[in-house]
Amino acid sequence: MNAIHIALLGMGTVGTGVVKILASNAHNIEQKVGAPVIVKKILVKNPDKVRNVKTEAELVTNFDEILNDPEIMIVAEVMGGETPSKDYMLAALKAGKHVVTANKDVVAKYGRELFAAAEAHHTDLLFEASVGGGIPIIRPLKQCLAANQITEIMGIVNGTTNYMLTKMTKEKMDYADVLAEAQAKGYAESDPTADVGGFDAARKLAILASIGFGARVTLEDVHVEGITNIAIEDIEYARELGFIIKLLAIAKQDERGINVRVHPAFLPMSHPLAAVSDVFNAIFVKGDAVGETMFYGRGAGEMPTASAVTADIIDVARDIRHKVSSRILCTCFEQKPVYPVSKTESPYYIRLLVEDKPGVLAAIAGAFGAQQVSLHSVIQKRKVERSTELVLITYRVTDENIRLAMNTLLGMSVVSKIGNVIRVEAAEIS
Ligand SMILES: NC(=O)C1=CN([C@@H]2O[C@H](COP(=O)(O)OP(=O)(O)OC[C@H]3O[C@@H](n4cnc5c(N)ncnc54)[C@H](OP(=O)(O)O)[C@@H]3O)[C@@H](O)[C@H]2O)C=CC1
Ligand SMILES: N[C@@H](CC=O)C(=O)O
Ligand code: NA
Repeated sequence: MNAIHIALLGMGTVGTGVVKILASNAHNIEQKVGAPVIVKKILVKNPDKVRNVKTEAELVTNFDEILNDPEIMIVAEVMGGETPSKDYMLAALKAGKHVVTANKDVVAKYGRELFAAAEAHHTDLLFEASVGGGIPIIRPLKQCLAANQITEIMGIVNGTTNYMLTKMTKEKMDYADVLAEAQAKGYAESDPTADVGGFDAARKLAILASIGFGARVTLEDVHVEGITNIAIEDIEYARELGFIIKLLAIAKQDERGINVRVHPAFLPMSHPLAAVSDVFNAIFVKGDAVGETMFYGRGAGEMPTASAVTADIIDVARDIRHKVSSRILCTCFEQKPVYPVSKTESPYYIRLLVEDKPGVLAAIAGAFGAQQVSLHSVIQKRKVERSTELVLITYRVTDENIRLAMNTLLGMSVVSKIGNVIRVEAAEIS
């Protein structure tokens, strides 16, 4: 049995995990593939760095040493970032090498170009780790649920922010401390603003929606709000009202087209996603034939992510060994309109700081009413110096109307501050 030689681009958190799994499960993997899988070369930035894994592979700093090595048949990109990762993947596909990647930035932005190159050069491009870390979601959506029209995808797809919100909720940890902890655990992106700003989740949602809805959905199509404005007060009020705050990624398809959004949301404590804590992710997928399905597991971290990357390597290695390829490549067959978040509807949680004097509540209720925003409940909370904090929950209202109401409130002398405005999802408020 001839060995299948592969190369890794990167040996950071994920690459280290792949090296470990290929070594510790070598026998098992060899049986599944029908040949040993050998890491021949690894591209790194700094070959002198102390690594926490031993490898027989040659560490190289020049990608051409991998590209021009005819023995290397699979390139696993676990470097991250758009440049030069995308160029390396494209070059590898064009050179007839199969590519496995964990890189949602590149898949979300350049997926079409990479798939075209893979198709033209009869190579595979697999990216299971790019969404949901170790959770199988790309393959199930593309293959196992291929018979369905997907109508809705909703989930928690960023491990860093879910870890942060969990620690802030359960242990009242400070935002900066808990972000540092997520970084130390290897969950965060090299630029963690992608995590806390919601962009990492938005890229993942663009990938999921493109596959699920059979139309190209880009990062620009996704409405993105991160968790940077979530205050401990919001988390506390959520708890008092029977909710928990989660960063949700939501993609819906209806007669208007597609709507894709990432934002923090109040979720009822009884909702299944409310129990998804720490670095865990979970994704609901609704199909016309299958109904509701849910995928759950660790969304980030060395070994879970490496599990997905290594499984892709095993799949490609099996295909090489058996001289077959059965992959579904690009599934963006159609063009579908994307409708803006302003047209979406939900109840809202609003936290305001207002002057503490008679008539203020009536004035605020009037401002909401002028924009067709009806209030479900008004909770007058603590005193903050000479002001009062008001917590409001609205009935269902369009995003457009809530923005108009907020603009009116900002112009009112009795309103000193809008503390936060957060959507309420999946709650019976009618
Ligand atoms: N960490 C996680 O939990 C998850 C990560 N991902 C994705 O996996 C990918 C890798 O992430 P992660 O392992 O955390 O990243 P790390 O920052 O830990 O590792 C990056 C690796 O790539 C190497 N590298 C970076 N740039 C270059 C370059 N220009 N030339 C050569 N080598 C380079 C680094 O080399 P050196 O070691 O010498 O510095 C390092 O080994 C990213 O796309 C990320 O989004 C996906 C799911 C989960
Ligand atoms: N930074 C990402 C890593 C996995 O994709 C996350 O926290 O989910
Ligand atoms: Na995955």
